[in-house]
Amino acid sequence: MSVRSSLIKGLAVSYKNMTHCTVPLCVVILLSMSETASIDGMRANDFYTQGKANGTHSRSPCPPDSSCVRLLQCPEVDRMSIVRYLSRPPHLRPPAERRWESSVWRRCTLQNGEFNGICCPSHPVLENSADNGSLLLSKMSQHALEELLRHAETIAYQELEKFFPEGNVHEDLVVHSHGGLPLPDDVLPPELVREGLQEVLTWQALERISNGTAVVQHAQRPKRCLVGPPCEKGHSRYRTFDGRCNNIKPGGSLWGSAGYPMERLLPPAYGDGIWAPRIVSYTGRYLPSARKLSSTLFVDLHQPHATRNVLFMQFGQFLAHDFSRNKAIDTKAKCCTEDGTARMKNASLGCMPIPVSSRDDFYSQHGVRCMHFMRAAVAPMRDCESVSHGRQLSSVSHFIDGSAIYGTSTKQAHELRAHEGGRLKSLFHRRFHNELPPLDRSKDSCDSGAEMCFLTGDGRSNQLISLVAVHTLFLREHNRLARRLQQLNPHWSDRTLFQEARRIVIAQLQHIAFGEYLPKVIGPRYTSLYRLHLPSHGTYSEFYNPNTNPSVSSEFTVAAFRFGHSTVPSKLELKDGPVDTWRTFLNPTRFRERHFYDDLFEALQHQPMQSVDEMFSTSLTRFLNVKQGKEYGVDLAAINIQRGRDHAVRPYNDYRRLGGKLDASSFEDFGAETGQKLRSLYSHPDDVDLYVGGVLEQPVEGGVVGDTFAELIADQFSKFQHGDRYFYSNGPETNPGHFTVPQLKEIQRVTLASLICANAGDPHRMYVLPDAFDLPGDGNREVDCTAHEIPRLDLSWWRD
Ligand code: HEM
Ligand SMILES: [Ca+2]
Repeated sequence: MSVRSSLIKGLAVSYKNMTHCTVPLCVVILLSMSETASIDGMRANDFYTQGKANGTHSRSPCPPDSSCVRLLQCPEVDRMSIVRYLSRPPHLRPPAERRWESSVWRRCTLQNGEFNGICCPSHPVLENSADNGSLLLSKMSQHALEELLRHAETIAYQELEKFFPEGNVHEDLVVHSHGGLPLPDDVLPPELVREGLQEVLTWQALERISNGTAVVQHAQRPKRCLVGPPCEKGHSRYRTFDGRCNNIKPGGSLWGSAGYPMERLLPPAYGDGIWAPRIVSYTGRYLPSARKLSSTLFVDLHQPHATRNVLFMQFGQFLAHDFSRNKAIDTKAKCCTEDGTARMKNASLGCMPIPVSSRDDFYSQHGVRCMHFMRAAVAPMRDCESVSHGRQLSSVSHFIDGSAIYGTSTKQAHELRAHEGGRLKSLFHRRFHNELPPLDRSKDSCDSGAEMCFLTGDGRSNQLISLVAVHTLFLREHNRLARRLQQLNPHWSDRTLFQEARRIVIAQLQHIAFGEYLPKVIGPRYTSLYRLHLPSHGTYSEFYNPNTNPSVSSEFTVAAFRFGHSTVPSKLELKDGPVDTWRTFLNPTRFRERHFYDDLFEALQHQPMQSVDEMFSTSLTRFLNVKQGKEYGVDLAAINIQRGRDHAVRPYNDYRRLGGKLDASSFEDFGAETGQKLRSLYSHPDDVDLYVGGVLEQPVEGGVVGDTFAELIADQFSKFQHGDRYFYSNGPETNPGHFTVPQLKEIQRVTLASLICANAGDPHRMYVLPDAFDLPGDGNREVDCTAHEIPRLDLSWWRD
């Protein structure tokens, strides 16, 4: 039985049995059930289940200074303590921590009693933890601490030189320079990466030389932090390109901006608490190699999805690139020898190559024992939280703001603009009416054999041929809008035309992402639980909450939203026949064929995507980025697992607990066959990596991912919505770039199908599915682009 079905079943049984019992009796039942560890093999140690069961479940509203949310969305309580508490069987839970079961962290009901939440206080609740180091604090004088810190900085500086042997490591990059570091002009200058590294290396050195005592003490000192710039143009009608000053509250101006650190839903599980990757099991053994997990658990079997098409997969990747990009510490260094037989001697300290077994079912025939993997860069401290561990950063703006189209810095946008009529540069073939992104002449964006390679706002756009199609669609839409706006308002400058077209494109993108795409990922339950419905036609929303940090979390970017990798088909069914997906990687040359773009869009809508499960195409697990002259590439599923360990995201079960769900207490909870495989790999169910556990779950009803990923994705999209002052449907109260009501109504009519039609090479021979993410069916019949189901944006509302 799969995790989800057994979990859901377990939950139902426990609830049914207990709703009529009195409080003490219910506790007894819970304890006895946990001792026998049964309800379909699951322990009844669910935080929320207990609440329901023992009758303390509050149906009354929360106290005035708190609101009812999922535990996941309450940053004000120590979520990890609750998760840790729930990880113990009830009879081993310390009485002192029973507070989680009652008192101020009152449980409350969301959504007609179906979902349980926590009364989240509006201010942080300070914990008096016994192990906070206060005893040690008095032992070290300020002077001694400063001395140790200087020593640690010297050690870190020497180690840093090994990272960048040729680079200059300037004195002014040391940790104490934070207060006055000038803000970089361009996105992620190398100094930023170095500074982040310098910081974690200093913490690690401090930990070593003081046995941890100084780290604790130092972490408790108020930080001199790099606070974002004051936002003079905070009321600008247009977003910045890097996402700064979306939030104009002091201290919030960098939230969600390119280079800003990712958030954490739970504290990391670094080996040393600072930056050493998570590689050791609860039992003290090493965790299984990421490749071993991938090759044992993930097979390439054709498992087409019943309703979603490949365009759904493709839009997901496009969106992922809008909000997240892990930045490698070093893009040039090699972690394995050229022939892949061994780890490089004196490899960069950022290397964390994936070991490959000599008995590997694929790589062994090529003698490969080492797979390249470079750790992700960590951010320097950029806010005032007392954090003493590595926080990875996103090098693109975290908002859904078209950064993959326009770039993520003013400089990048400048290079992409035509500086004429508000348009973006493009490659225009008048006779074919075939507008494509401009060519990228740099060497490393495509395969060396590719005759065409495109430049867009995101460096990853040539990864897959169908990704180029979506980039082309949005480029065409931008230029189409700019041309039309120019006809309506001939007096508008190039800048106004550009920014107005950009504003509409971003609104359309958000409308499609939240209205059409997201509900199909997470299903209706999570859509309503996280109130992710869009406002009704013609009404403004007031989603904005200046206290919501929209930044992506590590858990979301390294695990949950990578669900899409399981949906990639092995072959793309193109009009002239199927082609191995991997053969289209980094080579979009076929776009120069006259009807290729139109045909590709039709094909993407008709081919089913693959289901989210343990089936992964070998295009990704064997042939990702095959180098010239080689017959193998790298394994993306293994890389995802390794990336999770690089970020030290906690294991799967902790996120089940965080979501108030029953955890997997035995491997068999994953199903008999998978459970057996897992048992042969991991030494404890609490070791299972988040990515692995997540893809093994059964999809939620009406969605494509399981419960755990659905909740993580819902939470993140809710932050994208509530933390974005410029969210397209927000009205004049909060949004300096709001639309008028008639304009908003126009945008709310847009569908992906309408964009495809508006930008087809030949709209007279283009057919679309009104629901562009679903396969053709009774409710979704193919229509031609002139059909009434396909709305057209009336831009006359934009006439001055
Ligand atoms: C053939 C299609 C695809 C290929 C070749 C591909 C390849 C990759 C690669 C190489 C990475 C970087 C891995 C690392 O070093 O950690 C990555 C990251 C990622 N991918 Fe994909 N991907 C594909 C489709 C998708 C889809 C369909 C989705 C989602 C629906 C998706 C979501 C993500 C996310 C969220 C990341 C993390 C981005 C970051 O923060 O760096 N990908 N992908
Ligand atoms: Ca973005």
